[in-house]
Amino acid sequence: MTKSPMRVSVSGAAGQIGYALLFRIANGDMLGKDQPVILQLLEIADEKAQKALQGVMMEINDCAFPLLAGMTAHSDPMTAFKDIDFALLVGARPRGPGMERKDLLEANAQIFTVQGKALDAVAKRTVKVLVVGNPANTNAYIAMKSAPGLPSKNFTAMLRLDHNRALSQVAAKVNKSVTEIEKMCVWGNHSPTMYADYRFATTDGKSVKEMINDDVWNKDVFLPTVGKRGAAIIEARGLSSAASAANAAIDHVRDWALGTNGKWTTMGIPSDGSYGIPEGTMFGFPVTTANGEYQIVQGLAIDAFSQERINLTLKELSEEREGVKHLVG
Ligand SMILES: NC(=O)c1ccc[n+]([C@@H]2O[C@H](COP(=O)([O-])OP(=O)(O)OC[C@H]3O[C@@H](n4cnc5c(N)ncnc54)[C@H](O)[C@@H]3O)[C@@H](O)[C@H]2O)c1
Ligand SMILES: O=C(O)C[C@H](O)C(=O)O
Repeated sequence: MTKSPMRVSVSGAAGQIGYALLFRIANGDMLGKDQPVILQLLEIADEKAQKALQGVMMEINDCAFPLLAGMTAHSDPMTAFKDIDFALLVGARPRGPGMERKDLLEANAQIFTVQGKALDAVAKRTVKVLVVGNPANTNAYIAMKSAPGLPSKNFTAMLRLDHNRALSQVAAKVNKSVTEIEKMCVWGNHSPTMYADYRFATTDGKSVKEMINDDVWNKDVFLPTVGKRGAAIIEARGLSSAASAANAAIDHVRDWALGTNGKWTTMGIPSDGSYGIPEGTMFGFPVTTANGEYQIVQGLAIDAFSQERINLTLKELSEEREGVKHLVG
């Protein structure tokens, strides 16, 4: 029997990540090859952005995707988020010339307050929200706080790109394919302070840490490479990562919706207090997923070096949270 369509809203739909993301969602890469989707696309109420969105929609139509059961363009989150099952919040204010991090936080806080309220008002109570737009963790936190009528667990931030970057670096180091590496994770903020952690990773049942056996490589090569990968891509491409970010968003939502079969992945989620991370902090954790729910992997030993790195990324997130306190109460 044909499944009923799921409603997926994407903000920033005419941007570069949007362009790499929408076609894959419509192709069934995110929710499955038997799951029809309705796309509810949100862009700013600007003539140029709306015209660009119309162009993207023309191209999506031209693909004649069998799973695409409908598509609408919006400039108001109250209509874009109506009855949705999934929200991929990609659109955000980029850092402009002379803008301090604080200004960026404030500008985005306003966007995510409005969008959180709109989700609260019109989305399905089971809506699953992924925030991609930077600063992703704090934007997700603001949206969550602005939607008190929705369960906090419905709000997540994207750490999956960092997870995938870590996986690819480690796989190359031990000369394995990425599919042969299990139990990778990334703790904390989607920023250079994140802590990519392969201490528990295995390949063919063997410890990846023991195979690498090089703390200097971990500290001086691996962590800076993963942490500063976004900046390296901007430097090389002249534009921030887009296709890899879209791919990570697909991976994140697919695994959340369809399950990981016991395998670990990384999601930015509101802390339940695990590992001493204050409750509600939107933090990257190792998780497994099943039946549309995620579970934090518990009981992992945190050594002194790891604790130091976790403290550092937590401190940054706490400062960001403090910086937007006046907006979310
Ligand atoms: N979390 C991650 O791993 C990750 C990775 C890469 C990029 N990003 C972030 O994703 C965001 C989007 O990146 P991009 O390359 O697509 O940028 P982009 O500038 O190409 O596109 C962003 C789009 O969002 C739209 N937009 C802005 N404010 C909006 C609003 N309030 N409602 C709806 N749409 C809005 C803009 O009009 C634009 O079309 C950026 O914040 C970027 O830093 C995050
Ligand atoms: O680093 C950035 O500004 C872009 C993005 O968050 C990335 O990680 O590629």
